Amino acid sequence: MTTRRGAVEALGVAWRAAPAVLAGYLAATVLGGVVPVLVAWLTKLVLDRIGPAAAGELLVLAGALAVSGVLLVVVAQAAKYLQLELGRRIGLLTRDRLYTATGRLGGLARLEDPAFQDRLRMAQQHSRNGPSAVVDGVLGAAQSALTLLGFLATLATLNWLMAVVAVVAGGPALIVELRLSRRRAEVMQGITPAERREFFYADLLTSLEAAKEARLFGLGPLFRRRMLTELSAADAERRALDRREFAAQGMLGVLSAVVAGGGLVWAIFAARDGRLTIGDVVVFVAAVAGVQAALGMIVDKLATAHNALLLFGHYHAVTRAEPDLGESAQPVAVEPLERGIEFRDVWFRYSDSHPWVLQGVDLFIPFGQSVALVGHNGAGKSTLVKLLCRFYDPTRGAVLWDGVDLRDLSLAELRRRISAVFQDFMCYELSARENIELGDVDGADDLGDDRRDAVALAAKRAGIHDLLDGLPRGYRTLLSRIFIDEEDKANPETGVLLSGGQWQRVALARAFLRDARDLLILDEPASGLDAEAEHAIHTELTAHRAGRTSVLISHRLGSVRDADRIAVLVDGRVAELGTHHELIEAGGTYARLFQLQASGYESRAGAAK
Ligand SMILES: Nc1ncnc2c1ncn2[C@@H]1O[C@H](COP(=O)(O)OP(=O)(O)OP(=O)(O)O)[C@@H](O)[C@H]1O
Repeated sequence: MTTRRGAVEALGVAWRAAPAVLAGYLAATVLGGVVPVLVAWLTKLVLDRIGPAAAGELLVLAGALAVSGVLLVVVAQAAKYLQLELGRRIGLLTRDRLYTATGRLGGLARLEDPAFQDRLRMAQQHSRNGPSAVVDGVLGAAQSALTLLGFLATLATLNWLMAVVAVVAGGPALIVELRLSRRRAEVMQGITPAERREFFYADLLTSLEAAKEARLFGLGPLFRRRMLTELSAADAERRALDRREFAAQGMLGVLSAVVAGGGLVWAIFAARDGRLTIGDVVVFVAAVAGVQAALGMIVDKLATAHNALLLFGHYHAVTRAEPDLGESAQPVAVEPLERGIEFRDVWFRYSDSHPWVLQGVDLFIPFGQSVALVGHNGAGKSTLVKLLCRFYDPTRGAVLWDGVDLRDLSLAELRRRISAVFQDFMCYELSARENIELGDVDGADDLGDDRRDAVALAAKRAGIHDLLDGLPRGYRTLLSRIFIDEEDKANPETGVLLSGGQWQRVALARAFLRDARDLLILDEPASGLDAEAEHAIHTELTAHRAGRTSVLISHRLGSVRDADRIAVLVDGRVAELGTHHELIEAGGTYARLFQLQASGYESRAGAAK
């Protein structure tokens, strides 16, 4: 993005965010640029006419001076308020656009890319003040330019050479400041990874999730040292930049002091020789100071705007990022599943630099049947499920929904037809009801009480209803001790923490709430449940499975034996496929793993006798 295009876009954002506020800010800026020159001239006129002028004329001039002075203050305050208001409105618009854009990324690949994460962080930090700073910079520079022109004209009438010197002295400042601003943007970008690591360690030091291991393993000092190392590395970069700025700006300051001093000496001698009046000297001094201040302001504002623009480029890049999953120009409507889902020679790796995870998977998941995926850790089971939800596209081959490539289907519609409990399911720090209702929001902005029965039913099926109902506020109880909501303000103790298995049941209830869908995916849905609970959940799943298509991943082979088909993944391929009995008879990997688990239970049972 070029600087000019960036500036136009940033100003466009400001205009769309708050046209009236921007117009008001513009008017205040113009007035703020003209009034100081007016004040200087009125001061000169008053001083020059103190002796000769009639009282009436003097009164008018003094009155005009007083009004201008008041105007100056009022305009400055109004501009300040409008600037802040504009910033707030821009913040709202850019945040909305930024998160709409990240929501448009249908897959996961971008969010796993560290470079994109860095860019996203910069965009989050600078999306709000980027356009504001550009507007402030451009308007501030325009305002100072008006003041500059006024004072330059004033200076030129008194001493044209002084006007030229003052302008020429400002040139280097502009170049130096623009260079510094580019460097500043580079430094900020360069330290982003270090800042991310710093926040990561800082988070580990204070987050509840990390607290147990951090305390027991004594990780606090290690994390703190690492956080400080990252901070020191970033600070070293910032320090070097500050020093550079200090040296450059110091030299520029000396240059303008020399110009102003020289001008003052000339004005004093010109007044002594009678070539200038006292009013002339006053306006000359004000003009020199005004020209220098305006030049300094222009340089400063342009540099700020330039820097903000460079950083605003990240917001631009994120909001314009190409979707990580290509979507067909005319996506096919996703019809209810009738025949089944097919993996056809699917090859997949997470990126070109990663090894192959899937190497030619052929698998059919027939409509209305349950298919279990088993295999060693890292065999690619969850990856297969992620391809099914189209979080990634196969590197080679295709996944077909009733014969149609997922890539040709509407992504949103496809997802609406799937329910899932992921291995790394979410624990939302929201109320119990919301935790379940999130499974079926269907575009709703707010979650209401009207689906209370459906939520309770889903919770019953997941075996968590009695617990949630018995909480201090029932389903309205916050499942968090970190946030307190309006109702909990008086009593922060009402939030509760659930156990791992209880959270897993809540996640199951969430999936059950939307399980009138075509496909139910359960990736280790019962890993945290006790044996009795697991049995109950599997009985429940089997009862509700009739006519539904489901994919189940589990390491506990006892819980997949009822599946209509069991697929064993080995080395990125389906090595075995069949019913429990067929696979046991075949005597392959599944049979071996099953025997291993069964004999483990038997030997434990034997030892217990
Ligand atoms: N986002 C990712 N980026 C890069 N590699 C990944 C990513 N997710 C998984 N992998 C790799 O892909 C391989 C398969 O992972 P996957 O999670 O599909 O295995 P799994 O069979 O579900 O294992 P488990 O039984 O342990 O859950 C692993 O080697 C893993 O390191």
